[in-house]
Amino acid sequence: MTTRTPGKSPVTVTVTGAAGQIGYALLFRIASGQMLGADTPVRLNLLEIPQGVAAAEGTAMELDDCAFPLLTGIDVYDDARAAFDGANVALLVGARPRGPGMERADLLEANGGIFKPQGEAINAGAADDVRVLVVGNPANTNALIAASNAPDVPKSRFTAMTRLDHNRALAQVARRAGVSVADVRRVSIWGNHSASQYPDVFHADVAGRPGAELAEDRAWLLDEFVPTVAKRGAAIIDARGSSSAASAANAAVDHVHDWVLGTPDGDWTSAGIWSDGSYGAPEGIMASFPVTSDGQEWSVVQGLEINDVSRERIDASMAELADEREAVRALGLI
Ligand SMILES: NC(=O)c1ccc[n+]([C@@H]2O[C@H](COP(=O)([O-])OP(=O)(O)OC[C@H]3O[C@@H](n4cnc5c(N)ncnc54)[C@H](O)[C@@H]3O)[C@@H](O)[C@H]2O)c1
Ligand SMILES: O=C(O)C[C@H](O)C(=O)O
Repeated sequence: MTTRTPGKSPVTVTVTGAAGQIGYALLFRIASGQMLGADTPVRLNLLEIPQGVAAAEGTAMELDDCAFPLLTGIDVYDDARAAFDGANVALLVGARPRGPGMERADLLEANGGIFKPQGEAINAGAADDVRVLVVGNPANTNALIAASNAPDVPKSRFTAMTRLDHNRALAQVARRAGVSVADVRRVSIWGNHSASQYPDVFHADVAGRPGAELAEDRAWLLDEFVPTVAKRGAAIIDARGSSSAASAANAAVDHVHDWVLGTPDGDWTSAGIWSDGSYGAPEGIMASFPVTSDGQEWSVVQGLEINDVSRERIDASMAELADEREAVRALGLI
């Protein structure tokens, strides 16, 4: 599928946590052109902690062995400043997982130790057009930490991944309605990439029928659809023994693809972005909204009518994000 346009300059993509599960599922898709398009050459900068460098170098060898026509070079780093230097796209995947007995505040603090210096490194050396996607959990607040520590980079350049939740919602709606996923549009994920998130079907188009019709079955909506999507990450961990990897990598590819190449006409997607207060969300949290991209910036889809069922759940998830913001503020991370 790769056809290279002679003369187009390569896009530098920095991937952290390159030796992890998601990294392994992600890098080959980036290098093959699925993320940025079949005519865009890519240079990869892989960032790992020192213990992960050897494995990342092994992945780099495999990338070489694929002979991807679009891949112009790969470098492996254990230094964030070097890895983000000149980055046009930064995928922040590496994060500290929750360990036994760790409280949420401990997790936020441990990840602050990663995302604060990475935000500073992006501020110091990334390209002027850098676009950042934070995948590593807790993704929204990690993105808030990184953005807050990159004062010279517009906040609109930092995002958190809720595309996996969005894709999960599409799949659940399609299954319920007995239609193809391709026939489902305009689902929305609101709030946090956590169990409090609110997947919203009320504005969806389901093979030409309003999603609100499906939502009339409140038992399905509230006892099946919402918890299945919101708790899918935990269900995958229970089943696989480790967290989602290929589907998470796929969602990262989708997120950046749509950001750079634009969302399809008549549809929208979901992304964690810097809140401007739309729909009553607190300003200055990194919250998921229904969004479109014109190829440059994300814009919140405006004018959706929010009913009481949705309002209560959107507000609760936004409030959780505001609490996380206060926790990282108290830790001096933002
Ligand atoms: N937002 C989402 O939808 C979503 C979905 C799935 C997983 N996740 C999260 O993505 C993260 C990665 O998942 P995974 O399965 O690949 O984990 P993993 O443990 O397999 O890999 C993480 C990698 O990050 C590396 N790393 C740790 N600290 C680093 C640092 N400071 N700099 C560079 N690399 C560093 C580790 O060495 C490891 O190789 C986790 O936080 C996971 O919870 C998010
Ligand atoms: O890693 C996790 O905790 C779950 C992950 O964020 C997911 O949604 O699959």
